[in-house]
Amino acid sequence: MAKGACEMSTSSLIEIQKVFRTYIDTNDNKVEALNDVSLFVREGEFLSIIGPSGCGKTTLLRLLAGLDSPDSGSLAINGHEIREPGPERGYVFQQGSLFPWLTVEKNIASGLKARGVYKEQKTDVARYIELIGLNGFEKSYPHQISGGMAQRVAIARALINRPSALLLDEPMGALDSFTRADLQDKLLELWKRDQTTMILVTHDVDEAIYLSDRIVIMTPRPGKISEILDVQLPRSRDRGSIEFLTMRSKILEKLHLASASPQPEYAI
Ligand SMILES: Nc1ncnc2c1ncn2[C@@H]1O[C@H](COP(=O)(O)OP(=O)(O)OP(=O)(O)O)[C@@H](O)[C@H]1O
Repeated sequence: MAKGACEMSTSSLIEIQKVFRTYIDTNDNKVEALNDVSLFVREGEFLSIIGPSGCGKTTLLRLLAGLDSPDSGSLAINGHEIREPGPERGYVFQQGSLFPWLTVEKNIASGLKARGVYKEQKTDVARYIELIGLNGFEKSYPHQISGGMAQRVAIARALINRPSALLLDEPMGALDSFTRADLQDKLLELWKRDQTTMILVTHDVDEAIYLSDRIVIMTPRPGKISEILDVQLPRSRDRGSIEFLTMRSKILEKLHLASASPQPEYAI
């Protein structure tokens, strides 16, 4: 087991214990997407998961979202086993998760409607539009806004339900570097404001260092946690500082060792 993977703590929000998940691929071969994965996520922490393609990052996030079940082992949030999606966990995908037929404000309101609390909480919609800086775009449709704006809407739609944890599967993966940096700052602002526990899957080493309290490094075949790093740099972080660059090289070296792929997979 990876060092620090399973430090029991009274402040753990999420407890993942000895999780295994195997798929059968199209050639009838077994794919061990997750093999004996254990991880405790602290309440209010910002945790990133990074690792080569196929190491099980999305599989783990889908299990946490309750969209899939483990073959064995357990996942719990607030002491309750995760069996299905629930309002205490928000989920944001890489792109295209907005309803194209709904305006920005109706997309955000759909989070409340899904929980049946729209009537009581509809004033929150304007507040979240303000928080994500999209005033003036309330009546726009997803095809009329940029990719970065669309991801802000997806994040607001998840956060309006006040989840304990927000699960983010490469939400900035399709954005250009300026929009990405902008959204990273917005995400940090929302995290500091609400103290929502964030679990981010990313391929971007700088993004992981810039945002996270801890970085989980996974390795493939079988999908395992190989290491968990504490990011002890003070916030707000300077991407050009020696400490930042040293941490970046350390992670890139670990990822290089972890990756069997001859192609570079990581952005910096
Ligand atoms: N539904 C499925 N059926 C068969 N194999 C699957 C299925 N879902 C995932 N896998 C396999 O399980 C392994 C882990 O997949 P997963 O998508 O979790 O990895 P990942 O680390 O998120 O990869 P990437 O960074 O490329 O998104 C991969 O080998 C993948 O091909």
